[in-house]
Amino acid sequence: MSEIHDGEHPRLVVGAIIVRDGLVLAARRSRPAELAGKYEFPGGKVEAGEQPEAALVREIREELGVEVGVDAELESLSGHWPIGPAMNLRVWFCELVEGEPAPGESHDQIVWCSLAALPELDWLPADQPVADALAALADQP
Ligand SMILES: Nc1nc2c([nH]c(=O)n2[C@H]2C[C@H](O)[C@@H](COP(=O)(O)OP(=O)(O)OP(=O)(O)O)O2)c(=O)[nH]1
Repeated sequence: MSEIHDGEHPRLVVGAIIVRDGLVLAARRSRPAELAGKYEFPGGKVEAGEQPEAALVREIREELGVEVGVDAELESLSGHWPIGPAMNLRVWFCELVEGEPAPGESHDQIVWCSLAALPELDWLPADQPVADALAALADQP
């Protein structure tokens, strides 16, 4: 699917910061081998012609088997969080609307983590600054 793509360049990847009871869901990737074992914000690539928020809802349904509502975006100063030359990441706060998240084929574990502890997880490189930004929110009154 993702080999044929006619949409945004660099390719846009969307991720969900799912918050419940003050804790954030982080998902540990099970594939591909070079990314396995690293934590990420669940989500995936936006398909051509798809709105980012709609892609996020779709990906979370596919990956975790739950429905989410998409709230505010956590923006970086440049408007996105760079993954590399070919991909950019954008992330949104999300709330669970229906279902209990469980790892599917893409992940082998999900954890609920306090904002302050997020930077200590073993993130994909692009996600570390996101985790740091979220932890900074914990310091605010
Ligand atoms: N989903 C997600 N991907 C991330 C994050 N951070 C990060 O660098 N990535 C990278 C990993 C992958 O190279 C790429 C997203 O690929 P993916 O495998 O999740 O996308 P997808 O579900 O649409 O899968 P596919 O159709 O390409 O198989 O972005 C993140 O927080 N969430």
